[in-house]
Amino acid sequence: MTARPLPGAPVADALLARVAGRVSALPQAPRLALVRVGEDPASVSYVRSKDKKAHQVGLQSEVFALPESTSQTELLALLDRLNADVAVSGILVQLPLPPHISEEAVLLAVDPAKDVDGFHPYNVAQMWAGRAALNPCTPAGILELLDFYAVPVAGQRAVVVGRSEIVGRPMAAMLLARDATVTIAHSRTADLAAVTREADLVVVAVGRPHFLTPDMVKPGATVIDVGINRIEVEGKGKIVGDVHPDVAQVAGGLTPVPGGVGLLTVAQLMANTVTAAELVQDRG
Ligand SMILES: Nc1nc(=O)c2c([nH]1)NC[C@@H]1CN(c3ccc(C(=O)N[C@@H](CCC(=O)O)C(=O)O)cc3)C=[N+]21
Repeated sequence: MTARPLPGAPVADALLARVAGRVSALPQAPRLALVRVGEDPASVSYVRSKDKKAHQVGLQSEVFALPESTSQTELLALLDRLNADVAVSGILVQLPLPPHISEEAVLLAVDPAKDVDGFHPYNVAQMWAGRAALNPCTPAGILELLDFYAVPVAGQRAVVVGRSEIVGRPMAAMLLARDATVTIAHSRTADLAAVTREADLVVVAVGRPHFLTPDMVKPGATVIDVGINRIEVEGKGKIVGDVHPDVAQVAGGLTPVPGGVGLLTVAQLMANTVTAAELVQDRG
């Protein structure tokens, strides 16, 4: 058997087309503030692609590129200004931040109504309660993908491998909200392969190249690869996922890397920005 490929591009295109329609129904284009500190090459490239995509769907966006030497106080002052600016609908602070800045303090400082990453503790609590308006982009994008390809979620056994704050934990909360039976597995899970083999749906977000191997997958299961690992193969840089390519021989469906979940992360950020603007609009 070979797994059905589940590419992100058609899902992202459909989502972005809906976003563009919602943008044109608003009296004013929502504005997205993209904040990054320092020059980490991956962050520079991710923020650039978010900025580009925002403009493509008719959003306004602005990149605030702050030097590595920026103090936490200065960053918090910028966030205060963006929180107070009624023209700004969404604020994203690109992670990771330099070590002298507390991520916790920064995420707390973003107005929850403008928190398009869904990382503020208020939004995290709402998400676990099953009623968040702004959900973290990667897991929300994965649900879009599952719906697009008509992969069933309700009543299914889902195993999320990885317990990060930005993917694993929110993914588990959102699958639970969609009535899956959810297990969170991680580096301390005993007999991980036996756990993942129970799953109809496996989401892997551990950041280790080719971590999930065919013996860990139930035949026919859907496998979602969240990994973005930059490795060297024969002297050339390459991006590979957390899923071993041979999993395609066992799985029923498999997302590619690149070209899978990453595209949906960016598309969902645009959707969250419009949602934030609509919420303000509805409140009057
Ligand atoms: N506050 C915050 N919010 C984030 O959403 C956030 C973050 N910080 N820090 C880093 C991670 C990573 N991330 C990705 C965005 C786009 C692709 C993406 O476009 N991937 C493409 C291209 C591959 C590539 O060049 O990486 C693909 O998978 O095909 C991947 C990963 C957002 N993140």
